[in-house]
Amino acid sequence: MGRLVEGQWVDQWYDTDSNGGAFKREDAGFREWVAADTRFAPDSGRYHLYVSLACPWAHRTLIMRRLKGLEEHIGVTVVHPHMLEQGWEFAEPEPLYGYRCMHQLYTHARVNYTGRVTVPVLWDRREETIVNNESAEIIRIFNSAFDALTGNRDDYYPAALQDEIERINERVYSEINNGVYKAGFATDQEVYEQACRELFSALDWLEALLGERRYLAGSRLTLADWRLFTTLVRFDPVYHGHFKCNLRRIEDYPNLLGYLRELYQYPGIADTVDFSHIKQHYYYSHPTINPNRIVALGMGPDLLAPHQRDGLTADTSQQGR
Ligand SMILES: N[C@@H](CCC(=O)N[C@@H](CS)C(=O)NCC(=O)O)C(=O)O
Repeated sequence: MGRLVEGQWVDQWYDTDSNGGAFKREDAGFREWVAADTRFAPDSGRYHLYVSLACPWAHRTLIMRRLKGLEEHIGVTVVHPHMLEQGWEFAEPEPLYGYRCMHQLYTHARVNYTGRVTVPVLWDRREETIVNNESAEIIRIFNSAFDALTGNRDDYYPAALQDEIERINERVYSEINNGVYKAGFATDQEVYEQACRELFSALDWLEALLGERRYLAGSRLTLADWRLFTTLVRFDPVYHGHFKCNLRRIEDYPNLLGYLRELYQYPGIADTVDFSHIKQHYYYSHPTINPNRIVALGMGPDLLAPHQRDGLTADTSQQGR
């Protein structure tokens, strides 16, 4: 685990000491957009996605690639589940340049890059650079930028719901998606306890909301749901034990559990979930919190059981089902 400093790889763990024991996530460094008549125009075969199957942020982009019919237009390379001294590595040399490590792609894009080397990465083969490495933006790009090419106009970020989606995302990001990391990487008891309590009060809030709404923003599935899903699906098998998020399990929340099952059973989604990568990555890659690298056995709830969400209204008119 490390980061690039002026283009040089430096092996170091997260610096929590200068933040009073708290984990602070760095902002992503590449933030361009794919759009017609711009430097990054939509095209088939031009863009390539680098992901980890373990990573909840990268997982969002794989889900949107699947839902938007982008698989034949945007290739994917998956990193090795273990993230060690060299950061993310490839089990086989990656297909575009034969690199062995993700950090080589970052310095290919920007020779003097300073920052963390994270996945997902949306790579442009033509300009040989990273277009964007912020999953929240990559999923919005996938939601609409390639529609003319694919003819798939399913919309997971409809204009009329954007304010509501962003309102929900803000709390879900800070207290749940990133909240599990804040609890798991804390190096101070009080900081951990606060993150953990905040996380569970946010889950309590969603449990109540999902008693009234089929999905987070109402009767339609939106990006807000897929952003939450990738954390929920990892929760009981990994975050509950490894990140000490153990006040309750998702299995203890009837609405969240039914909702998690419904999303997992949505066409194409189960194929994007790889529990073996997920468990190998977390339990193996964080020696400061699991020095013996024992991978815990629990697999979480049965996600194929009936979800029992049919009593709540679902509007599928904007999505090709
Ligand atoms: N803001 C980024 C965060 C991505 C991120 O932190 N990914 C993790 C994997 S789960 C990573 O690559 N970490 C490597 C590191 O922090 O050095 C996004 O959502 O795309």
